[in-house]
Amino acid sequence: MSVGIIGAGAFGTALGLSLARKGPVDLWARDAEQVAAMRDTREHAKHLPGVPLPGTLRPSADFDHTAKNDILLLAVPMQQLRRVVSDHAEILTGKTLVACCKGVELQSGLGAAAVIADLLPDARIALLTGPSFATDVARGLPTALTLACADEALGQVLQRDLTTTNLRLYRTSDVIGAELGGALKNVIAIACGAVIGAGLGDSARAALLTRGYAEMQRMAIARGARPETLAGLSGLGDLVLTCTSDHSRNYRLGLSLGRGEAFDPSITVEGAATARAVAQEAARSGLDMPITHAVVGLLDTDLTINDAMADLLSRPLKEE
Ligand SMILES: NC(=O)C1=CN([C@@H]2O[C@H](COP(=O)(O)OP(=O)(O)OC[C@H]3O[C@@H](n4cnc5c(N)ncnc54)[C@H](O)[C@@H]3O)[C@@H](O)[C@H]2O)C=CC1
Ligand SMILES: O=C(CO)COP(=O)(O)O
Repeated sequence: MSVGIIGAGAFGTALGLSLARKGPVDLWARDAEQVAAMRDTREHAKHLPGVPLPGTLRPSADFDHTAKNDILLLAVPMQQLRRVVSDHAEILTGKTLVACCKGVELQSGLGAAAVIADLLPDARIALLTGPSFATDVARGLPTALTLACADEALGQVLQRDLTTTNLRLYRTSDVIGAELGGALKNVIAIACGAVIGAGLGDSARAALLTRGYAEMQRMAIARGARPETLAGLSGLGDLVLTCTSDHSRNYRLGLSLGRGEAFDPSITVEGAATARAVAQEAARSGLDMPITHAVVGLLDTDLTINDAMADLLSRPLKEE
């Protein structure tokens, strides 16, 4: 089946590069100048400099042309997903749509697949998530991802069609678990970056990563996810990658917070809005999410990193 990608940022372009090894892929960007530059230079200078774009990857500023493909991958930032889908709802109705964003929508508390379902009840929806830096995918390095789809038959088709020589896709029908694993790990990565940035040490990071994982499970299971999904690529796998690598923008935002440095606000950092969305839901439902609350406190500058750690360390002692 033919593939089109909506969103020519780092990840959409990287996925396009990988999939274009199997056949033609259309890549839509809203910015016609960016499309012209990609066509002329055969490079995505801003996000993937030095990686040549093959002729089979076809940048386009024509949404409707790109949307004619059988499978559409949506690779825009989470907080922009509703706008992109609703702006093009007519042409997207009934299509096979694979959300590639990681986050929880601030206004609704929904994950990526749920936002699409909310807008397009007739769409055939899946989610592609898991540990995968765009730079690695773009350079053809080995990567394993999770393809989540409630419709098992469609999931099998997508798993086959979106697997490439360097992208190996595993399948699950637990869309909520996959969605929340990918969203919540970004919040924990901000926390881990902050402790490293503040010089609090690798042991503190290991503690946050592990207790953060417990927090992710708590929220995901409360929303109906299966625990084993959180233990897979979309949860633990991506958590480990994002909490331990300077390549992660969420982790780098955390490093800046920990060091008291400014961070470029134009960089896509999904964990910031997700932390706020999740903290709001936790407050409503009474779920215990102390690390998420600490991250919101750091982002809002209500807390210093030392205050946040002191709060976490002084919580009542409990069983693990
Ligand atoms: N970069 C990475 O390594 C990975 C990113 N992701 C996820 O992919 C999603 C996209 O991230 P990136 O590509 O990295 O971000 P990015 O910042 O590199 O690119 C985002 C793209 O979306 C476009 N965009 C923003 N708002 C738009 C709108 N309203 N309409 C049309 N286009 C719009 C921007 O122009 C930009 O080209 C995020 O949810 C991220 O978590 C997932 C795995 C890896
Ligand atoms: O999701 C990612 C890797 O799997 C990318 O992480 P960042 O968005 O933090 O860069």
